[in-house]
Amino acid sequence: MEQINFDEYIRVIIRKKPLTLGKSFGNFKVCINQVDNCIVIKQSSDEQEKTYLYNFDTIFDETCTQQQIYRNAISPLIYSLFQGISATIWAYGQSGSGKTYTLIGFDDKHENLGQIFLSAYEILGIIKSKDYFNCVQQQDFEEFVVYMSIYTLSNEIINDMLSDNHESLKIKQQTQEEYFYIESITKLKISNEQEFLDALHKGINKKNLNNKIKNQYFFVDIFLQRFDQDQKLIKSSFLRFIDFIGCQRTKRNYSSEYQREIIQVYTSLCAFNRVICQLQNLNAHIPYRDSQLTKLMKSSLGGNSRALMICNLNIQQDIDEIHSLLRSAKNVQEVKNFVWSKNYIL
Ligand SMILES: Nc1ncnc2c1ncn2[C@@H]1O[C@H](COP(=O)(O)OP(=O)(O)OP(=O)(O)O)[C@@H](O)[C@H]1O
Repeated sequence: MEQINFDEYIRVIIRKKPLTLGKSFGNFKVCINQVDNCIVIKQSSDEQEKTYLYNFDTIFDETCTQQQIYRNAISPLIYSLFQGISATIWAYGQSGSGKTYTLIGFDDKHENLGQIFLSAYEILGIIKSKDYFNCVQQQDFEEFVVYMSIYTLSNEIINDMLSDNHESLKIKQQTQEEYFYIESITKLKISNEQEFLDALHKGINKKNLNNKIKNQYFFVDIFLQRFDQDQKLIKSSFLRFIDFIGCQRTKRNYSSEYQREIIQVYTSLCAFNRVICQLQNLNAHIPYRDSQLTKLMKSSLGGNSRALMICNLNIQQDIDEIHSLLRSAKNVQEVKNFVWSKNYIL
């Protein structure tokens, strides 16, 4: 069976949130130059005007639809998934910038469905129609099976959103070189759209029930396994979505319990930034073990899966936070992954 190898940089796309009435701006203007894929910030202070430019692969303005993002950025990853190549997609940005809107959507109307729904529907549709983009030899005796896991990460604790059990789960690694996995996580077999919808709604409801915890990373993993006529596993890949917590800095006086939570939250975000920094500098030691988030993202940060960061930008924010967000996004797009398809020996 063919083995696919290539390397590519983590793709970063920007999605600008529509303006909210009544929210004020500071002494700055943020414009998108779609011809040069550039964000231009003009900032004035003491009668001086400074201009800052940030270039990205693709910038979507506030008029873009969920389908446009899907076709441009996610669909190519679905193609690879059927070749046995995994991918991780994460939504990054300040609180309220549209991360959940992008991944999950707004309501059940087709035009508002988020990237997770659109991806799952396409995967299930391809399997049903056996139209595997010509990247799989079409043989009737081959079978694809889809599984799904949904979990949250908060205060370095992982909770299974598809199980009624409230115990936290452990991250394990088989050998030093291997990627990390979550022990005993529920992997639900999904055969059709309704089963997918039921599972996702169950996961979202359980997450929302736990409203005491404000800062949770929300993970949805879709596994694709390919079996031969003897029911032997021959290829396996996953598509992972992560709804990040808001990456803004804290300014207000929070309760001590909330402060503790914030420190944990920033532990994972700082670990994420350290990993990006070490990878950019091509350092030998990459501190994946510093947080649960970076352990789980090991394959997508300098590893063997494809990776896409959707950076949600709300320009009605503090200008320092906008610069900080765009700088982080630029750092991420300098990281290269070494992608290969995972075959199993027959
Ligand atoms: N592209 C968009 N078009 C229309 N409304 C949007 C868009 N993006 C976000 N919104 C709206 O902005 C609000 C905040 O969005 P959302 O909850 O997705 O932010 P978030 O980044 O996930 O926030 P948090 O980090 O606090 O979870 C919601 O009411 C959402 O419907």
